[in-house]
Amino acid sequence: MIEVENLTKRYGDVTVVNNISFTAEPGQVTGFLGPNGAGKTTTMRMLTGFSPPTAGKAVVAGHDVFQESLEVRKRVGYLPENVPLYRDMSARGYLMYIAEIRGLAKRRQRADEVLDRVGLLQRANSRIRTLSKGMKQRVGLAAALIHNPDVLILDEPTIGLDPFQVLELRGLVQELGRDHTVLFSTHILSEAERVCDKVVIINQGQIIAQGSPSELRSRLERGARVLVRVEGDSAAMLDTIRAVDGVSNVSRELGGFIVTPRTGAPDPRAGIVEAIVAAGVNLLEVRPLAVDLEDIFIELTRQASLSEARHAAEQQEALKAALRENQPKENQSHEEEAQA
Ligand SMILES: Nc1ncnc2c1ncn2[C@@H]1O[C@H](COP(=O)(O)OP(=O)(O)OP(=O)(O)O)[C@@H](O)[C@H]1O
Repeated sequence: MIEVENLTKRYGDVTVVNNISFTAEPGQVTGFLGPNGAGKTTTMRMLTGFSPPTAGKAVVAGHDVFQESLEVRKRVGYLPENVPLYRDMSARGYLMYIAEIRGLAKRRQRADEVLDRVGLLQRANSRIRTLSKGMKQRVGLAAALIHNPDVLILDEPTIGLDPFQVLELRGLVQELGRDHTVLFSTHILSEAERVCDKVVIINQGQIIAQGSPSELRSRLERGARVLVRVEGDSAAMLDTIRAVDGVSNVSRELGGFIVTPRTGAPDPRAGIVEAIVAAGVNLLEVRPLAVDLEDIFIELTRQASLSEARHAAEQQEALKAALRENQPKENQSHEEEAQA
């Protein structure tokens, strides 16, 4: 289990992770989704006990990352974005070496167990530099698993892999999710939707949404356009639907009506159904037009940057107002000085 509460990281004056809170549950893959520079790696480094938080708290596998970072490291397997592999070692040799650093017994047996888990046992004797990028990534994953950790933290593990290797690695991550707490960062939205049970979206160091992919989808669907189909070609329905509270626009498309809800208004779907039934027309279908996480992500990050821009504009206005307020006083004092 990972429990993050108001976690913050600052480098000098710059806040790169800003007061974030979320949990990742055992037996689930939690996706940590955000564009480049959002703060994913910084957060993951704090959760692995490698980088102390500036403020806030994180408990990983029952231990505080700040106060008990060594205990955390014993219970966490970390796959960094760039895995530091010794290219001239064999896969097995490298894993035995990692097992030795971690002070494990039966190192060869443990190395072979994790190689088997990641599907690489038949390449145990191959030098790492002769392995494909996807295989190297799996060696990295095996190293993260060597001490049988409860929690796995994987930083963009599919980056740079070909589509086939991506599929293989995603399958492996999902499988590992069954008996571990997995936190999996990605900037690819469809990947989060496919692999993760829960998604935490981070942008500019702040969490802007979290929930299951389907919860996030239904959240956006509330504002999504709605397809309405009725029996027969009832042109009169256009005006009926347009008159419903919360409807901004109606057009005739896709063999029915496409309804655009008014922003900020209540969901118009119940009203649409009621109006059609009251008009004595048979209703065939009312459904939101498909949206995917891609839309949600773009919409949420757009809203976040809009509100930031608004905030900056407000601050600028306040500054201007303060300057204007001070201006006459300054002039006045200059005038007074001149008179004197
Ligand atoms: N040691 C550091 N000193 C100063 N700034 C840093 C440091 N490490 C990271 N940052 C800054 O923190 C911000 C977040 O970086 P981070 O690597 O956590 O993002 P990310 O979401 O993992 O992005 P990416 O996918 O590009 O790695 C960036 O603006 C980065 O430049």
